[in-house]
Amino acid sequence: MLENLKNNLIVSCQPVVGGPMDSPAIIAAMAKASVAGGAAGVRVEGVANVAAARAAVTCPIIGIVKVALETSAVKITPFAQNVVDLISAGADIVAVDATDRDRPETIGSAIEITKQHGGLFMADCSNLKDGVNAQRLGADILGTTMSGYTERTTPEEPDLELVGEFSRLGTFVIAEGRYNTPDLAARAIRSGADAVVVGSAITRLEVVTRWFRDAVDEVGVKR
Ligand SMILES: CC(=O)N[C@H](C=O)[C@@H](O)[C@H](O)[C@H](O)COP(=O)(O)O
Repeated sequence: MLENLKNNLIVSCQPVVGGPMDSPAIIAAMAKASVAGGAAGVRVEGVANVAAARAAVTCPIIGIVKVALETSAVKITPFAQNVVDLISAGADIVAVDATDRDRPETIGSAIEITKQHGGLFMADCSNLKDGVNAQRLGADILGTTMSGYTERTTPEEPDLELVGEFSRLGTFVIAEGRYNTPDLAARAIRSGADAVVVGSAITRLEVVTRWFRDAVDEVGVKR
């Protein structure tokens, strides 16, 4: 599984929530189009969306569920039941928030349940400490997904430094978060990532449109 992802691109097929692209059929089409364009894997949020993508593509699927909790800032796959549901829907890899913030269930229990159900575990980390902890607990993949998202402000650039730090730990590394250009994706691999996830720049039409719109507005000519 990881061999197929090595030195490759993974496309996160997560539309803007509640937007016009937010439907399982469109997400399945996004997954198919990503594979047609050369992606070796896809990342998909939501059990119904994973099931739709599974019916459309044969490549590895990283599944997540985002849950808004009142009692915890952790959103990405907080419960063991989410892991079971994602694997039943066809996810090969389950990604889980692996930051050290308060959470309803432990990272260790999520890893255990993932392995019991034959999945691979991706730890969505925010810093080196999270990665070292997840590796110790038995994570199969360390992702930089949460870097910049546990603080009040999010930098514009991706965290290539963390990619370099993770690459020295010896566990499979996925660079994720703000790889918004082909050059940045290439730099992720050059910095030691085994694979790179690109999301918004490929599959969030509204976000990409806004980048172009802002650039046009910045010219400062009145309409
Ligand atoms: C922090 C968080 O919740 N990240 C989420 C994780 O699945 C997604 O919203 C991101 O789109 C994904 O990580 C890909 O990143 P980008 O869209 O920057 O290429």
